[in-house]
Amino acid sequence: MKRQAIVAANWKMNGSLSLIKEMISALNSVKLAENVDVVVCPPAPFLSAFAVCAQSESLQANIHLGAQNVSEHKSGAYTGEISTDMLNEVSVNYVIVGHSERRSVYKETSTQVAHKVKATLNAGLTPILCIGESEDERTAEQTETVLASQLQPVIDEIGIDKFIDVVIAYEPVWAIGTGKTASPEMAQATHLFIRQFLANANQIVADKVPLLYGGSVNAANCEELFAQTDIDGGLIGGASLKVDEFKIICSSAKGS
Ligand SMILES: O=C(CO)COP(=O)(O)O
Repeated sequence: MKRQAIVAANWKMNGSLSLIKEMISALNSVKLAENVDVVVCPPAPFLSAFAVCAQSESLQANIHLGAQNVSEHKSGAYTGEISTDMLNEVSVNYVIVGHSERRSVYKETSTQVAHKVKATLNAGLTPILCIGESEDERTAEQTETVLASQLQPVIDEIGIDKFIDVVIAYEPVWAIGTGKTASPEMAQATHLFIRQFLANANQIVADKVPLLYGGSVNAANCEELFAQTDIDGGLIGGASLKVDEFKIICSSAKGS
């Protein structure tokens, strides 16, 4: 089954205009395998600058721009929020939705995340839906229950058929920014669970959805992780701020 491979950079609240420029010129020389897309998700104030610079540098076509969050509302009195229309205006193609930091720090619920996924799809943007369990939940053998409880509200909201346009990022919370990566075997087993969970509702969709792994991915561990059958790329935090390291990670991805 051919699936799109994706390497996405989540800069979180880091980076600068100068890093945008540096990253674009570095990525323009990276050799990507066939069927691999790269997505850079800088903080919102830099989206427009990325789009302008990408155009003036003729950035290769399979490198895209992503946002880290979006409002579930169309427009109106929502101070501080950013709409899907605004993202479309600045050439954004992807939106990270439901990152664990949004869920834990900003108390986004799975229902709200489902609304955001719907708004994103309705605007013709691709959501990168993040799911993942905490360390306590893994220890209590609750991983599968937690992942199912994060996926089901989205399936209920948009319908399983629309998942064909969704990217899922599995990010175990205990592996984020800790240097503690899930072993390739553990990550593969969890990705397989996610794919089977989707397959229970629609096999064709399950075969097609790119499943990214996130959590302390770096230049040293990416190859082994990306070699797993059900891992179709990664969502990279800290290592995506280091231009040379991110280039290595991008060139390690293989389209399946
Ligand atoms: O949260 C992440 C990406 O969204 C992962 O962050 P790190 O790669 O820094 O662990």
